[in-house]
Amino acid sequence: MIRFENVSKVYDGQTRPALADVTVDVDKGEFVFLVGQSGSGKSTFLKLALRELRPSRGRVFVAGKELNRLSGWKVPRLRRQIGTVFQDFRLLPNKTVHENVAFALQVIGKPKHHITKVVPEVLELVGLDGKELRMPDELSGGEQQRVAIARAFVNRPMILIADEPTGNLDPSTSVGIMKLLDRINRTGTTVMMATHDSNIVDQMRKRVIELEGGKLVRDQSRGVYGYQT
Ligand SMILES: Nc1ncnc2c1ncn2[C@@H]1O[C@H](COP(=O)(O)OP(=O)(O)OP(=O)(O)O)[C@@H](O)[C@H]1O
Repeated sequence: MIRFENVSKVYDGQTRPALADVTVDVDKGEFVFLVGQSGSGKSTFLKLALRELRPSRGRVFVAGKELNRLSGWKVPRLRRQIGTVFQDFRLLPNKTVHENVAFALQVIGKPKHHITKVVPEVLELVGLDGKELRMPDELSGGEQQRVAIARAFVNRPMILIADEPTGNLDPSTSVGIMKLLDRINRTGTTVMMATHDSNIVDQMRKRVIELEGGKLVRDQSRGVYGYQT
């Protein structure tokens, strides 16, 4: 589903690569944690998978397509297959919960009757039924992240990319968010999540890929956050 072949990324004006000769293969339906210290290359990795960046060397494949050879007009179609969730939620502050999720479908031209049907379904899935008409600032951080997850998932993407989704949440709220991501993963969606949250990684026992200075230094199934001695 996501395949990196000897991928390196050197940002303009830099000499040290942010990602150095990374090869990794993530299958459909996997749940993968991407760990590593700040600056190790996690966000660079995720941006390459979204084709927000191009590799300096190597090839990136997502859903069978080599991203460097994908024509520009096909990029929106690719991104529709990938839901994204971030640490800072990124909700539209002047829209209600329902409108935030509905908007994701409006911009890709889904008909109104479809939107009216699926938005309540996904809000129920994430545990927000009854809060459809709230504004984002009337929600807790955990609830705002649930809206962001609903918005990312409403189009049933093949892949969900989450960059530090629990970074702004307290531990018990984070557990709820992880249960939700696990549930989404069990519908067949491939989940790739960058995180610094060692408790969560240790509890979930999923595949762990670790980066250090841009290099892939560990790829462990049912792994933990740090090296086991
Ligand atoms: N636009 C950019 N221009 C130049 N260098 C960059 C740019 N973005 C990131 N870098 C550098 O690339 C390296 C990897 O950064 P990246 O953001 O991928 O790390 P990260 O693991 O996601 O860090 P964090 O956990 O803090 O989010 C760092 O050395 C960073 O300074």
